[in-house]
Amino acid sequence: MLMDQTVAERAREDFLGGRVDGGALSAVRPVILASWRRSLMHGLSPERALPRLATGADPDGQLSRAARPVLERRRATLAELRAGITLTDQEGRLLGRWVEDRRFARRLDARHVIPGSCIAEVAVGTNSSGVAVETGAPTIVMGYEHFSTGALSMTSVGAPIRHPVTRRLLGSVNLTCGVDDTHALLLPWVRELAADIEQALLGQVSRRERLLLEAYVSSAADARHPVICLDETTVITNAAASRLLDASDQSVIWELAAHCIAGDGRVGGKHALTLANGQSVQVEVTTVEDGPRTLGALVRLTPTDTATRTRVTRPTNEPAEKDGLAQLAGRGPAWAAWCRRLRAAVSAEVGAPVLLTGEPGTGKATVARALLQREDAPFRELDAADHRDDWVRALADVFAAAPLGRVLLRRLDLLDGQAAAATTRMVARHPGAHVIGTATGGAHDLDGLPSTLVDWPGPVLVAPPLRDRLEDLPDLLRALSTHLTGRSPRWSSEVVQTLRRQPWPGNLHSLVAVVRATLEGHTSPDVGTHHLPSGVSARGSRRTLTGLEQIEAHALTSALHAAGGNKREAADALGIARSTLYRKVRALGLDLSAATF
Ligand SMILES: Nc1ncnc2c1ncn2[C@@H]1O[C@H](COP(=O)(O)OP(=O)(O)OP(=O)(O)O)[C@@H](O)[C@H]1O
Repeated sequence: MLMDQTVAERAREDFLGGRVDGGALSAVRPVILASWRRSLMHGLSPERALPRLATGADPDGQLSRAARPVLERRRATLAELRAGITLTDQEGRLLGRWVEDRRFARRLDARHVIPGSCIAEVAVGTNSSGVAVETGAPTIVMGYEHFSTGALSMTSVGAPIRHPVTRRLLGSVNLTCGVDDTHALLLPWVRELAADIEQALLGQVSRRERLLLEAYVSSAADARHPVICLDETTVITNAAASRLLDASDQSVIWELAAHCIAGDGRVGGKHALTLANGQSVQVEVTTVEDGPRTLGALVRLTPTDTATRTRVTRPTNEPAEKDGLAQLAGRGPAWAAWCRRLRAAVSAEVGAPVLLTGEPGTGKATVARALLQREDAPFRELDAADHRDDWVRALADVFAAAPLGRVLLRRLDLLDGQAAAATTRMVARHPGAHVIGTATGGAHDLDGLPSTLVDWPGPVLVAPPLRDRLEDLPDLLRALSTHLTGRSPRWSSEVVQTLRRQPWPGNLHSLVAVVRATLEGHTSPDVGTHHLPSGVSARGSRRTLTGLEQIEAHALTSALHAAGGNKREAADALGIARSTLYRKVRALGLDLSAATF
């Protein structure tokens, strides 16, 4: 397992010289080679890859409190080992460092391996902590297997630490020593250290988590049947359930369970549900109680192909539609209602031009294309953003075509009063044409309809904003990942929960930006909160807003959006002082720095 350092040095040189495989590289373990590739994709250079200062670490949190006594007990062994131990959170931020040998402490200082710095793979490239967090497996990284030139004389050995109840990744514990002190037994020693810390964490879990765990353990005796025990924040599944469910199923199941607990559904009764993978299951919900208090729910799933859908079924798009809406991502009730309204408007008044309005990025053009797309003949698309100076002529060209066919007129809100009036007249003069227009409405437009387009000669439909269809997030994440990268990694339920708490002022434009930033250089099959852009993960960890606060937050983000991010203009539009706007943004915990206006 320990790699010959001469071969490792040659392999590293070959890799950094641009070689992708073969030669000395064949001797490199796949886990190290994959991490080298990720390090390059993070844009790191071996000479400059150094731990950097990180913000937001919690050195007194649950993980540090559990680990401290475990590590204190190892002080004597550490003194003999001439080594240092580091504890990181799941984002690679150093929560603590234990080192007895002064000279070795100075070596770590020189490498900036100090509490408060970040030793994640994105910061320093291949090291034991980065690999343990990325792969979820204990790893030894020896000398030339490191990416950073400054770490070549070190060996690092790391093991991931998971929450003992939910098995969620919390961070890593690592031992660092000089290459000459490397020993094959270091890996089992560090693994045991991680197990001891997990055991100490178990002593800290809340009564609520413990009771959920007990309910789960006593019911999951037969591991063949999928069992899931959950409350709003904790999800415990057995292997059979985690194979069957994805993040979107977990939130649907929690909604169903909460529904039963609230008394709107039968507790103990059976409900039918169709999972994201198309599998039908029968769901049996029982409550987990603590005296008179209901803590959560225990859910047993029985796969069946003949389950009759009863009260709660996953909302689906209407089947076998001729238009392309069913191919678009979205399964929640708001999306289904939006599709129904679109179909009714497009088919009830054949030929009547439909105008889709709403906030930016609500998918207006995308649904319009799906409705206009036919295999036999392409539709014509004209975007006002591309014809700032010659819109009326371009429009006349489109309407002069014979046969006219179907037309998408995009971003009509960009037209001035005259051009908009010419457009509504042109559309009204061609009643047989199948025209769909889109216009992005500002916060002050009535029903999202820009004032220049009030004469539109047909139905006007307002697209739902993303915050009203958050149940579609897992579906959208899957669709956008595939579309943007050709791959579809598994987005963890924590990520989905974090994303649910974002303000999404640019709706799907903002979501596309987040997916793109998250998946850039991402190769792991899973996406966790530590992979999200830092602005998003920080904002997602804020407290949940009350109903009134949500309305306030929405008014603020909408006004900022309408003002293109200009805070003075947004404050004027809301009739409040700029200082009040800043105060409210702070009080509501809105981080608008990374928002797309
Ligand atoms: N249902 C969907 N599934 C997957 N991706 C979608 C879906 N709807 C929209 N998108 C993506 O979201 C982004 C924004 O969509 P679109 O351009 O259709 O919004 P829009 O409302 O027309 O925007 P604007 O207000 O700027 O004109 C695009 O990248 C699009 O591909």
